Amino acid sequence: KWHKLPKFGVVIGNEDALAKELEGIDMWGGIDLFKIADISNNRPLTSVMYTICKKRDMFVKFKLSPVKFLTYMMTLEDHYREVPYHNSLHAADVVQSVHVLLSSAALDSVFTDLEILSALIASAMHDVDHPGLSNQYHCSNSTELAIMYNDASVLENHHLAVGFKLMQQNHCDMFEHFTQKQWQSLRKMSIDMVGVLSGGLWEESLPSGLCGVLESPLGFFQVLATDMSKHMQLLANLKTMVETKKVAASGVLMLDNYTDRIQVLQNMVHCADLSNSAKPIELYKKWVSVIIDEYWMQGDVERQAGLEISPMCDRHNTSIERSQVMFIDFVVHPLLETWADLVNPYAQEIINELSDNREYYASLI
Ligand SMILES: COc1ccc(C2=NN(C3CCN(C(=O)CN4C(=O)CCC4=O)CC3)C(=O)[C@@H]3CC=CC[C@H]23)cc1OC
Ligand SMILES: [Mg+2]
Ligand SMILES: [Zn+2]
Repeated sequence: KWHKLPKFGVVIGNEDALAKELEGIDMWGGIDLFKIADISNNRPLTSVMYTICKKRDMFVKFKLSPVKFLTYMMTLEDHYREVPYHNSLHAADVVQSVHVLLSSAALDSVFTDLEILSALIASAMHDVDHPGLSNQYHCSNSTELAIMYNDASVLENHHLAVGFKLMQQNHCDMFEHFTQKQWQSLRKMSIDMVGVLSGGLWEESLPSGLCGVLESPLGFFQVLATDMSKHMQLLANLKTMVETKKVAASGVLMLDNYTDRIQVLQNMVHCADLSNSAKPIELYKKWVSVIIDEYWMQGDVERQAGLEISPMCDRHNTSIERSQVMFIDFVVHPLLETWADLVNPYAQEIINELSDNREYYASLI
């Protein structure tokens, strides 16, 4: 079957160009997903996921049919919407970032192949069918999705439901050879990883009245500190793990129960989801411009409907630079710094990149 498949899983005109762009796939910020989207006929998620799973020998290890894998990945990619930020480019970015974080020396042979595959699959599906409107928007307006999921991690529940539903489509049952135990384990770990992701971490719990307060440093801090329950809970768990971490003589982490193992995986995917500001500045600036596009579109919808405009969503009243500096100071840096402590010293480069990027935006304020 292999000889019939294109090298990167997607049929394109210029495989050499894609090969060149994918050379840095094992390095943090090593690939430019915006370029890969162009070269891969707008299949960044399929080509990145296929390349990583092939490198990690997942097809042999789990007897996955490459054809069914690719059929599923292209179907999943087709179900990402053409919104500015939460499209398949972002999903590919999170998949590749998780792939690099998993390769940290401190995690060498810590996770099983099934845990690694689950983290990659969870990352691939973690924002599928994202409407470009936040949890807070859905809850404030009791949208169809908010009613469906009773205001609880509305988007994340939807991403998981769509991601797993698509596996039941024709020729998408790539886990056909899984034992019941393997299937249940992959499903539980994926649900646990996506379920706590950022969108469900703070927004649904941000009382809309405090939105404006978010823009002021103290107000922002108070609201984030008090109301960012899940995000803060995840971060608190990570800090506890750092304080109590057991490291083998070889320097690798020792995680001997599901709770600890899934907490590291949850934080890993969460770090990847928040990692834009820790990537090379040219990539970071592109992510900033598309997230702002998405937020301003949401703000336009809210203004049109006479609703409270969400933080950073008012195109007539927001400081992009200030928002980035505050987001880094209050959310991203605390998380990545704690992650760096956990896998110390193997994430120092990420912290350095984040600090440089923070100074870049701070200098523009
Ligand atoms: C590249 O740049 C960004 C990329 C993603 C996000 C996300 N943001 N969010 C929440 C929005 C509301 N939140 C705020 O704190 C609003 N805020 C600031 O961030 C600074 C001042 C202020 O009022 C919490 C994060 C998400 O929920 C997105 C979905 C998941 C992960 C991060 C995403 C934010 C970015 O730049 C600010
Ligand atoms: Mg999300
Ligand atoms: Zn995401």
